[in-house]
Amino acid sequence: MSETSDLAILVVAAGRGTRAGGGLPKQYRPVAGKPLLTHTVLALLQGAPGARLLAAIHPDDAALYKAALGDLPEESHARLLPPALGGETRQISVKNGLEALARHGAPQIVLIHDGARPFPNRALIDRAQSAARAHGAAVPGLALTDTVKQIDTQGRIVATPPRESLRTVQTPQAFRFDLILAAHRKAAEAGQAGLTDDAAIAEWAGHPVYVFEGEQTNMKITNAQDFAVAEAKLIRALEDVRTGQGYDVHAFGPGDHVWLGGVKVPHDQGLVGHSDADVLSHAITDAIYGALGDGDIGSHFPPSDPQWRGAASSIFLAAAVEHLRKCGGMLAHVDATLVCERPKIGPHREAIRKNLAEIMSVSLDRVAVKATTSEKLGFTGREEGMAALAIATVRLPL
Ligand SMILES: Nc1ccn([C@@H]2O[C@H](COP(=O)(O)OP(=O)(O)OP(=O)(O)O)[C@@H](O)[C@H]2O)c(=O)n1
Ligand SMILES: C[C@](O)(CO)[C@H](O)COP(=O)(O)O
Repeated sequence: MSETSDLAILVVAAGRGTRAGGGLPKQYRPVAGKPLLTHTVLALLQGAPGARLLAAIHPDDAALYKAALGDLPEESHARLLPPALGGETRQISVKNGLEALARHGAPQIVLIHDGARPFPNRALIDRAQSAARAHGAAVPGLALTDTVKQIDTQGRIVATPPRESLRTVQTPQAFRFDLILAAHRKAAEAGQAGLTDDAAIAEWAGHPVYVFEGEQTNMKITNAQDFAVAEAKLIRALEDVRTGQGYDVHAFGPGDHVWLGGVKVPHDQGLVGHSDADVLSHAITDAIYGALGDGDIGSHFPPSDPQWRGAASSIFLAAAVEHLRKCGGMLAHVDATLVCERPKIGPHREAIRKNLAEIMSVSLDRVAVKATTSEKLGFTGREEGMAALAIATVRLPL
């Protein structure tokens, strides 16, 4: 397929994800280290070079949307139109998105895609475009492989419809832009609500809609268990597993607390350093840069630079993780050990783990924090300072 500048993609992402649960709307929940919506948008931009993309989002989600798409490569930003506000139903969100696209200069063809479907591939997108150009309205569909039953409200089977002519349909649903915009406007004016896909709107408006071949892999994340399947699929694509190690030491000096993993731990001394001397965060930051083969904390944040004087080390750690993500990678695990006689780490361990997980935007089970004394031997044994060791395991695209 050639460059597709007469093509626009509308991503509907204004739902609340009630069936998926989990607090955050499902399109913003992290999957393999990135929000679900980021995966969807990247796949669409890669699959349709040159196409513009507009998302319909919920009014409450502006900050989540910005965070999800703020760090895309420069080239992608030029193709992203400002988001439109969605509505109460998917149907309204699509209509609002189409109206916004019309204001930005109507394309010939529009592909309407669920933000909750992160795996549209290039072949599917090509088939969608071709079918829309040939027929005006077309959707991807799959033949059923299970026998289908119709049931009553008690769950009793009332019919076994022949499955040969049935299809389950997916997105991207592909249309001539003027056709689908007019159909949506007509449905809205007629008060025709409750249609769950855009094929149904076009059908209702009297247009023939065709089905082209969908993809088994093009799943929609609907329920909580779908996240595990999507995560496994995305992680399989990240096959280059690397480990990095980090080690750091800071001397004790006057003070009444130490910072460990971004948590303020009361102590009868402080740690001395150019920044906040958070020895644990420094070791983990070094481990991540080590796994990337990309220098260390000192080369990214030179101690000679006055802006890092007294800085919170969570800044360095978050930046290392962000750097990893920009390389297309994800943090699989961090295992760290603190070496000190005092302060006792046990009472603070869970708070430290939780805070590190938050700084690194990973789940708690991906962070281990351990502690040991050095049996009163050496500089840690004499309580002259603290040491921290860390190992980071990262996954990168091949
Ligand atoms: N008012 C709505 C409802 C849904 N969608 C979008 O339409 C797609 C498919 O909808 P669905 O999977 O049903 O998402 P939700 O409505 O968020 O899920 P639920 O029904 O479980 O709340 C999703 O990308 C969703 O964000 C939308 O833009 N506006
Ligand atoms: C548009 C769709 O994904 C096609 O299968 C589907 O109809 C969306 O349905 P939902 O109930 O809004 O998830």
